[in-house]
Parts: sequence; structure tokens; C-alpha cells
Amino acid sequence: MMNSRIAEIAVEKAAYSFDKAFDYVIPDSMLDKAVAGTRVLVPFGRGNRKRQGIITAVHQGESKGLKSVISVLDDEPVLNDEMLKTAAFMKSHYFCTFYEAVKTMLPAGINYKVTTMYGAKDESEFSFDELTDEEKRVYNYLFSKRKAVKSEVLLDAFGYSTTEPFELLVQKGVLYKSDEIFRKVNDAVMKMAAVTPEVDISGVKLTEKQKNVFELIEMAGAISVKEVCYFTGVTAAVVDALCKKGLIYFFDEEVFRIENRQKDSSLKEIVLSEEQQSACDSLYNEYDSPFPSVSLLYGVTGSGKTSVFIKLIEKVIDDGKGIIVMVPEISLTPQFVSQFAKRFGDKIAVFHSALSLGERLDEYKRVKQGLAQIVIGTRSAVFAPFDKVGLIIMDEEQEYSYKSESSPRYHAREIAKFRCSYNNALLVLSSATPSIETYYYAQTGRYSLNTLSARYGKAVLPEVVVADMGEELKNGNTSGFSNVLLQNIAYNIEHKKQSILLLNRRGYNTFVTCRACGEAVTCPNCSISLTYHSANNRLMCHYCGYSVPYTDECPVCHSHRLTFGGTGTQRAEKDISDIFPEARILRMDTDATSSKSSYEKMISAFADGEYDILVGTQMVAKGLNFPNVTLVGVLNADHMLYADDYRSYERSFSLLTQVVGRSGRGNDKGMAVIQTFTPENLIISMASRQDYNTFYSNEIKVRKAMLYPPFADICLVGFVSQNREAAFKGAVKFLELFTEEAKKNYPNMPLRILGPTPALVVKISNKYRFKIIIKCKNNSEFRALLSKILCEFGKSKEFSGVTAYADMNALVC
Ligand SMILES: Nc1ncnc2c1ncn2[C@@H]1O[C@H](COP(=O)(O)OP(=O)(O)OP(=O)(O)O)[C@@H](O)[C@H]1O
Ligand SMILES: [Zn+2]
Ligand SMILES: [Zn+2]
Repeated sequence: MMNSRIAEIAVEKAAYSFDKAFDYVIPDSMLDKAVAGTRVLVPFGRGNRKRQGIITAVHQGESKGLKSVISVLDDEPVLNDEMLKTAAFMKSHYFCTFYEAVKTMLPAGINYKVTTMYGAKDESEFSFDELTDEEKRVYNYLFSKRKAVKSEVLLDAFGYSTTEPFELLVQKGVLYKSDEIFRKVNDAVMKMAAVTPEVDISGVKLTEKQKNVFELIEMAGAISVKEVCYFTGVTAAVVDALCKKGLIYFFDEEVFRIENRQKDSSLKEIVLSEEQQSACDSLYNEYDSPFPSVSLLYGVTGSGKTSVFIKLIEKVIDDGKGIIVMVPEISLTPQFVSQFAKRFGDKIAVFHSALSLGERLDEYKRVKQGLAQIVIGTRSAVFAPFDKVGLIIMDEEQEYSYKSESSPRYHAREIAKFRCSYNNALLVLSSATPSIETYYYAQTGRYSLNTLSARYGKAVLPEVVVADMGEELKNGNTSGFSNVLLQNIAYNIEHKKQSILLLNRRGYNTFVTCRACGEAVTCPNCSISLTYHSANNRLMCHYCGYSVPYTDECPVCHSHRLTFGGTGTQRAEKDISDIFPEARILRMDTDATSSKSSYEKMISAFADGEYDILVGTQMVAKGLNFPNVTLVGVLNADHMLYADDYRSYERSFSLLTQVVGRSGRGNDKGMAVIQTFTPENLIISMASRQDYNTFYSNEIKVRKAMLYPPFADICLVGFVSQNREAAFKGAVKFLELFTEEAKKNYPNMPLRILGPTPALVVKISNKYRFKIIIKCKNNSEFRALLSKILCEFGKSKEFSGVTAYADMNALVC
């Protein structure tokens, strides 16, 4: 009998190897709400634990043997047909579960979390005296609470590492268990700590760590918990303990004030240059055609690509379709948002991770309800919930930040392509240094190409000087700053012009070694050396977050002959201020911008001329537009020239070209100084000339000869385990399964396999990592093959301690 409504449901927390849509009966009372795209609670697995899931489809069918949906969580679907298809696309292309994809598409604040709770039953239901002392303790604790308690809280309270003792008590009928659903708390809220007013700590016993934390908070007045941890090296648990003692309290900082999104009607209309106009026209014609293709807007730095976007958007906005403008870094959003807000007022919404939970949810809803029509944001903006998308613009399309490095390992450009082809919308990729793949497609006709070959207006490309640091050393200059750079900084300070200095390493010293035993001080959890930070006087690991107070003792041989090496941004900032005490210097890196909205304040302060010099990591290198900057210095270009994978040159060329391009964007001619020990390096000379064409024609030949993208796809399969041996053996086993299957069922598939080899950093957070590299053609056959082996491997008992994942065209291979 086919008389029931059956929902096909993808559930949360499924292992990839078992992930599929499960059938559930929809009870009559829920028929009108349980539609595709809504989230539900269902009983799952043998224990019928409650799990969250999403309905992917509904059909008429036989209910026999099926479980029923417990409840519907959403009043309206959170995903429409397009987004459900996007999730399916992500599952098949990125080897993730359906629900992982769903979670990625929704703002964190909208996510629910199912949590197990335990509570005490009535004493009449079991015999209290038969319990062990420990069991009595658990029972009494829960009884005193008078309600069910979250399992995490209980685990903490009793110091257990598993819930087994509670499960036993449930079996004995002492405790009851229930699953409750909570709105997920969002980690992006900046949690602040402050000292409780009029608190008296004289009688309170505090550990050394707690004392340090308390003093810091007291001194700071109010400070983010993240910063407390940074400066004192404690975990958040230590801060929590102070709160439990009542000495401090927490509050969420409301920082990211929504910018004034008022249209500025006094603003003059943008008049495009001839070149800009013709690019804009041809983009519009493409947009207006029945099946727009992908279009590359290739324009040198400072050519006014942003003006072209704005004009294009002005032309298409009345069509009522959604428009997405993506930027690669949060630090670029303020300049974009303020420019766009002046033109489009409250029609814009902003999507990025530095917004608070509530703000993100609000912006999401404004888009969903059709109140906002333009979304500006970082990677996740590609999921903006428009009914119908008309135009997606990806600025600096070559940037790595568009690719997610954790599952689902998606690339925003691929999602954008998928959405645009679903909606017959136009995708505009924009850059001064397009990725090799993109430019190749534009050259070979797969994408259309529009070029802006000159800077806008009177601005010209900066003059570039390559400073030979070897020569400088020979002449006795050990300062790390070439004479030509110092002279020009001095000139700029005197003439009220601004300078940007790039050093792509944060911290003070990038390594510490022992002169007695010759060892570098490394992280105990990772195979990487620790970085010295002067701001907190600690050694820190940039991979796992480990940190220790700095002492001058070698952890290996305990001698006191440690020496520092490698300059980071903190050190560069100090050195520059020693040389130019009168200069106002701003440092921008992820340490300086850890508190929310600080990057925004920094950028506007620098734009307002409050600083002479901006020292920073790649964060300052691209996209920003400061007309008063006439000098850019690259302190150590050699760091960028390491070739650890096939994209290294592309990355270094792009970074150098982009940072040089920050100079001389206004009326005054700019200059850039690139400091290097290898002045004859080809990448440096091409970047100095901003010569993308030569770079491209060299690079594409190499790609072709070596069979790298766009001539093949590179799939990395990673193996992670606490046990080094197991990770390696897992990789060997996987390779065996894979080649066997390929031989058997896909004998003609072009494949080249390398490895297994240790990953670039073999140990991170005490987990060992190995990899296999597969050069392949990323088509449905290949994905079916890979997916099959990933599932098989995932189910194997022997390798249950090894996680395998696939990363298509991974950032670093
Ligand atoms: N048509 C125009 N009218 C007035 N000003 C313009 C016009 N086009 C560009 N500009 C100005 O030129 C400068 C550079 O423009 P923009 O920042 O858009 O360059 P870009 O192409 O995005 O460069 P990059 O790739 O280096 O980020 C800006 O100050 C911008 O206001
Ligand atoms: Zn030593
Ligand atoms: Zn580490």
C-alpha cells in the first residue's frame, strides 16, 4: 500500500561511509510542515537516539517497517531546491556528508545541537542502598539539581572521560536520559571578561595561573577571553574557573556596529573611462544573454575594477535578482561595504565570520526575506539565500582563502559556477593576477575575457627597485632594511606620505635555536618550530596554539644559550620604530586583529592618515586602496619564493605583484622596494614589471609539461592518525584498494599516483599525517571510484584509528 508520505532525510553526524538519505514516515499532523528543505528530529540507530536531519525529498510510499519523524524544527524550509542541489553537488565533489554541506550553507546561529541529558529518577524506582559510593555520589548530585543536566557538564563535574558510568545507571533504572535540542552557541561572538564590581579577593585561594589571569583582567578593565589566553597562555577553562568563583563575569561584546548604510545622494555618478566602459558593456551584454558564461575581468592593479562592478550592478539591480560580491579577506570588507553602501544604501547585506551571531542571522534573514539584494562578504557569502541569483562577482579570484581547508573542502568559485549555471546568472572573476587555470580558460574561449590595461586616471604603475640584501650586508648594513628603503621611508614621513611594509610572518622571531645542542625549539605537539612573541613574552605554535612563557633555558639540553632568528612583524615594527622614533606605526596581522572589528578600525585609521607606516602580513598586501600610499617595501621576498608545490610560483608572483600594486594609486607616483638575497630571481623581476603575461606564458608551459591544472586535476588523499605507523599503513592499504579497483573497473582511466609520503608538516596537534597524490581528471567516474574506496576504507575495522579524506585541488600538495 503506497498510502503514506515518506520523507527522505539526511541526518547529522553520519560517517561519510554510511551517509545516505533514510526514509521516515511523516505523521499526519506534520504533513504541511515536513517538506523538502526543512529540518526535523528523527529517532536514529539502534538506540533510537534523537538526531537532527534535513528532508531532501518527499514521496508517496509504503510505511511498513519505517520509523516516524519526531518533530519538525523549522516553520519554513531553510533550503530551497537550488540549495538542496548545491548540497548534493558538495557531497559528490568534496566527499563530505550531506549534512556537513547543509551546515556550511546556513549561518551558525541557525544551527541546532542535540545534547544528551541525564536526570535522577525517583528513589522508589530502585534500591539506593545497592549502589556503590561513587554511584550514590552521581545520584545525589543529579537529585540535588532537580532537573536533567547536560552530559558535558556531568563529565566535567565527575572528571570522567566517558559517559559509560551514567549509561550503566540508566540501565539500572537509577537515572533517566533524554535528548534535548539547543540553538547552537556561536563561537564568533567575542566573549569578554571583566572583574566583578567591588569583589574582594583577599580571602580567595587562587592558583598561580588564576592570579595572573585575574590581574590581567583587572588591569585591562574589560578584555576578550581570547586575548586573556593569548597573553597569559592559559586555556579558557582557567578563565571560566575565575567566573565560577564569582571574581569575574562574562559578557558578549557588541562591537561590529553596522555601518551607516545610508545612500549618499551627494555622490557624483561614476564616469567610466573608455576601457572601463567597454568592459562594463560587454559584461552587461553577457549578463543579458540567455546563457551567460563565466567572464574574467583582468585589470592591472588600480585599474578601477571596483568602479566597473558598481556600474554593472547599477544596470542590473532593477531586475530584482540577487547579487553577490565576494572578497577574499575580512580585512577587505570595510572598504567595499562603505563604497557600496554609499551607492546602494540598505539594499546591501554583509556576510562574514566577524559578525556576531545575531547580526549574521539578521543579515541572513534580510536576504531570505528579500529586503537586501546585494550581499558583500567572504567565502561563505557564496551561499547567500537568494531566491534567484543574477550576478556573482569574485574579486581577487586567485586567492586561496576562497578554498575551505576543512570539510567540506569546497572552493567558492566552483559553488559560484554551480549557482550561476542553475540560475543562468553571470559569474565575473576579477583580478590583476588571475589564477593560471582561469586565465587559461579565458584564453581558450571557455570564459570570456575583458581587460583593463592601464591604471585609472593619472595614476601610473609604481617604479620598482630591487634591493640586493647580500650587497647591503657586504657594505656593513645588518639592519634588515636596505638604504634605499630607509631613505624613502624617511622621505615619506617628512612629506606626509604613507608607506606599507610587507613581511609575511607574524610574531617577533620566527625560530629559537640552542647554541649548545644545536636544536631548534619545537612544539611538543607539532613538527614545527615555535615562534617568539614579544607582546606576551611567550613561545607560540602557529599550528596548534600551544604556548609557553619564554625562559632562556633549552628544553632539550637545559643550557642557557638560546638564540633567536628570523624576523616577524612584531620585530619589524620595533626595528622601524627604533630607526624612526617619530613615525606613527601600525601593525596589522592576525595577532593584532584578534579582537573583533579591530581590523576595521585599523584600516580606517590608516586611511584617515593617523599612521605613517603600516607593517603587516599578506593581510595588507592586496585589494586595499589607500591613495596616499606612495611607498611599498617587501622586507624579505625570499620567504615567498620557496617552491613547495606546483602553485608556489603563482602564489609568490601574485603576492608580490599585488603588494607592489598598493603603491601610487592616487595622484602621486609611487615606488616599491623589494628586498631579496636573490635579485636575479625571475619571479621578482616579472612582478616588478607587473608582467603577468610573461609569467603566465612561462607557467602554462610548465603546467602542461608536468600535467598540472588546468591539464589535470590533483587530488590529495590525506591520512591522519595519532599513531604514525597506522597513518602510513592506512595510506598503503588505501593505495592498494584504490589501484585494484581502478584496474578492475576503470582500466582506461588516466591516473598518476604519487606516494604515500609524509605531509609537509608531518605532525600537527599530536596527529601524524601522510598523503597520496593522484593526478586525475575530476569527472563523475573518478569521483565514484574515489568515493567507493573512501567508504570501504572508512568501514574497515583495521584502520578505525585512521581518518582518510580527499581534497580535490588542495591548496598545498
Ligand atoms: N571611473 C572612475 N572614476 C573615478 N575614480 C575611479 C574610477 N575608476 C577607478 N577610480 C579610482 O581608482 C582607484 C583604483 O580603483 P580600484 O580600487 O577599483 O582598483 P582595482 O582595479 O580594484 O585595483 P586592485 O586590483 O589593485 O585592487 C580608486 O581610488 C578608485 O576610486
Ligand atoms: Zn640545547
Ligand atoms: Zn603545535
